Amino acid sequence: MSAKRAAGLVIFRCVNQAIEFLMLQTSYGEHHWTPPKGHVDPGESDWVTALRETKEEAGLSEEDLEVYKDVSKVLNYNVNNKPKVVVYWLAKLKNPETKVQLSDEHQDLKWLPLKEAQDISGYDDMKELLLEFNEKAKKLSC
Ligand SMILES: Nc1ncnc2c1ncn2[C@@H]1O[C@H](COP(=O)(O)OP(=O)(O)OP(=O)(O)OP(=O)(O)OC[C@H]2O[C@@H](n3cnc4c(N)ncnc43)[C@H](O)[C@@H]2O)[C@@H](O)[C@H]1O
Repeated sequence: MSAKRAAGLVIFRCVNQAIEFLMLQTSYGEHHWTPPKGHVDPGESDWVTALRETKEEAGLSEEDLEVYKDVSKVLNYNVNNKPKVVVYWLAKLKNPETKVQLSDEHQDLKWLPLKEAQDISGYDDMKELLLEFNEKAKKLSC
């Protein structure tokens, strides 16, 4: 069975030298929280999907972000008994005051420090990803 594929960006910003992650809440289903991401269209690369979905779901362009192409992680989980693969890259919002603009797919957004972002995500694999990305982000200039 071929896996459903999605890609996105785990975006952080630095506020008073503290790291905060962007989490979006879906306006459908269980109203779960994830970073911006979405399905890879036929013929599209994961990278292009991640940038496209970030623009569509958060209104942020590549120019607004420093995307760390060498910092990525893949999550594998099942949705309705079908495998799903999600690729995330780490990205920093260059200007922490840039406003996020939601699409109809999401009803709320939060910028959260590690522990709160982990709690709201609800899934162990995302908690682990956020921990790893937080360690990387700490080594980058804030
Ligand atoms: N229930 C619903 N009702 C109405 N329209 C819906 C719908 N689900 C999807 N849609 C439609 O699909 C579109 C989304 O398309 P896209 O925006 O292109 O794709 P996506 O982010 O990958 O979708 P989704 O939210 O389903 O994925 P996730 O893996 O987070 O989430 C999929 C499932 O996996 C769970 N999940 C999320 N992260 C997980 C993880 N790390 N581990 C295990 N499960 C996880 C989530 O809780 C969720 O149950 C929306 O526009 C909407 O119209």
